[in-house]
Amino acid sequence: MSGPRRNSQGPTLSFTKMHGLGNDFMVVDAISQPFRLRPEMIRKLADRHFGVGFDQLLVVEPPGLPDVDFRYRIFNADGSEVEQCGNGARCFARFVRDQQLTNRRVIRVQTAGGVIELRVGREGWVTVNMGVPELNPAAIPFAAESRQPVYPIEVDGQTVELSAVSMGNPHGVLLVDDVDTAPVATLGPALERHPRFPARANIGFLQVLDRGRARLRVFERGAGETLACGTGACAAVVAGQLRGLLDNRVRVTLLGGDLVIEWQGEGAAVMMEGPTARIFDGQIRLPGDNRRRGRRQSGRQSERRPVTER
Ligand SMILES: N[C@@H](CCC[C@H](N)C(=O)O)C(=O)O
Repeated sequence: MSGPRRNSQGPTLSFTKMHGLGNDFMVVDAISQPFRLRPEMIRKLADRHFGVGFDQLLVVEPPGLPDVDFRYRIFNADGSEVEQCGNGARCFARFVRDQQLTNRRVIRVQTAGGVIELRVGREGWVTVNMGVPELNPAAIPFAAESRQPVYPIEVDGQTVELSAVSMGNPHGVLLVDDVDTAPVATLGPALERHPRFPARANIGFLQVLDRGRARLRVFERGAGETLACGTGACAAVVAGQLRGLLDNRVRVTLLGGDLVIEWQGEGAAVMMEGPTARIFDGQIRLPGDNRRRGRRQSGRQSERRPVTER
C-alpha cells in the first residue's frame, strides 16, 4: 500500500493499538503508508472520547542512518515530538516483527534521542539498551551551576529535592515515602513546566522498597500521569543509585506492572526489560480539515518520504 487508504469520506490511516504496562500507543507504519500529521490532528487522535486514545503516537519510518534498521518517531498526546520512549521502544520492536517489516531479533533504531538497540525475546518480552544516561545539567537540559546527585528546587512555595537525568528525554526524580500518597497531581505538572527545565520534563516519584525493588509513579511531559514510563523507570534507577539507595539491578513496580532495570554505573548503558501487548488493529479517517492536505500529500507519496509535521 502506498499512502493512507481512501474511502468516500477521505483518507484513512491503518494503525495498531499497543501498550507496555498500560502506557498505550497508536503505532503507524509510515514506510508503506507515508502520511503527515499536524500537532492538532495528533491531539484529536489522542483524545480518549473522540479519537483512538493514547499516551504516545509511535511512527515507523525508513532509516536515515547507514547502520540502523528503522527510524522511530514519538509524539506525545499533546502533539509534541519527543526524543525517547522506553515502553514505546519495546512495542516498536514487536510491531516491526509482527508486521514482517524485519525478521531480526536484534533491531537498531534511530530516535531523536540517539540510536538504541532492541532485543526481542519470547512471548512479547523485549530488552532495550537505552543508552548511557546524561547527567550533565546543560545537556539534560536542567538549570544548575554544577552536576549534583540531588538539587534543591523551589516549587509551589516549598523546596523539594530532585535528581535530574536525561535518558534521551529529560526527567526529574523525587524520592517519596509512599507513592500512593505522593503529590503527583500537583507537583507533577508544576515541575513538568518548571523554569529550570527549559524543555519541560517527565517527573518521577520514587519509593525505594529495598536495594533491589522500588515503586514509581510518573507524571509525563505532554501526556500527564501514565500507568508506566520506561524512560522514567530508567531515570529513577539511575537517581536511586546516585543517592546510594539502589543496587545495579532493580525491579520497578509501576501502576501498570513491573520493569527490570539494570545500570552498572557511570558510563554504562541502562538496560530495560519488560512486556509488550498488542490490543487491536484499526483504521481511522484522519481528523480535521485534511482532505486538501491529503491530495497534496499524495503528490509527495511518490517520493516515499514519510513526514510528520511538527
Ligand atoms: N512513556 C514513555 C515516555 C514518552 C515521552 C515522554 N512523555 C517525554 O515527553 O519525554 C516511556 O515509556 O519512556
